[in-house]
Amino acid sequence: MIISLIGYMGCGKSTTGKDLAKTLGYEFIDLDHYIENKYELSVSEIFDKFGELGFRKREKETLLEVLQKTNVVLSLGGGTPVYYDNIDVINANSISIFLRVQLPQLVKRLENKKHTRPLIAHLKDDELMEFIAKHLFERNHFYQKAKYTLNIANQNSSEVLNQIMEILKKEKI
Ligand SMILES: Nc1ncnc2c1ncn2[C@@H]1O[C@H](COP(=O)(O)OP(=O)(O)O)[C@@H](O)[C@H]1O
Ligand SMILES: O=C(O)C1=C[C@@H](OP(=O)(O)O)[C@@H](O)[C@H](O)C1
Ligand SMILES: [Mg+2]
Repeated sequence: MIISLIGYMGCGKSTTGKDLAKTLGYEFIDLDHYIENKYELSVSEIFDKFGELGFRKREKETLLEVLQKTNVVLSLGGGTPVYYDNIDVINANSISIFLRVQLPQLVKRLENKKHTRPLIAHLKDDELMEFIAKHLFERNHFYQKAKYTLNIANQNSSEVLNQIMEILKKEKI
């Protein structure tokens, strides 16, 4: 079984995924970290060297590779479900959960975490809100295809973890 976490940058996929894997005794895979190890380059370096399209191709190839595994919690990148037929492949091979965090919280969380994220690294803090609002509007359509959506207001990561465990009870996991 694979549990995949999807949602916008800053929604907590990497943080919550790690805790969830520990709780379930599953392997934890963060797709970005997996790509960085595989290609021996950071996500930012891949964007610089090969452009966004070069990153998306490597991301797709790596997604297909990790979806062959089992007993994994898979934290995806914010853009993974948005390209090619990735969302259909994700849904066919895992239980997908969309971590839905509201715009103001995303902006707050990303303000000091921009530098490792090439799509927003160049933005000034006062440009983040407008960029993310538009970007979310384009991407929500894909995120909403997840099997489950978890609405996160101010829950901390352990509260989010408990809510995911409630979802997984329905799946008998
Ligand atoms: N439930 C939460 N409440 C508050 N901050 C959180 C929560 N989950 C994650 N964060 C913080 O938000 C930032 C982005 O989290 P991260 O797990 O890297 O997101 P993603 O992988 O979805 O981009 C980090 O600084 C993390 O500590
Ligand atoms: O939203 C995106 O397109 C991206 C999100 C990042 O992952 P996080 O969502 O974990 O920040 C990373 O894959 C890359 O910078 C592109
Ligand atoms: Mg992440």
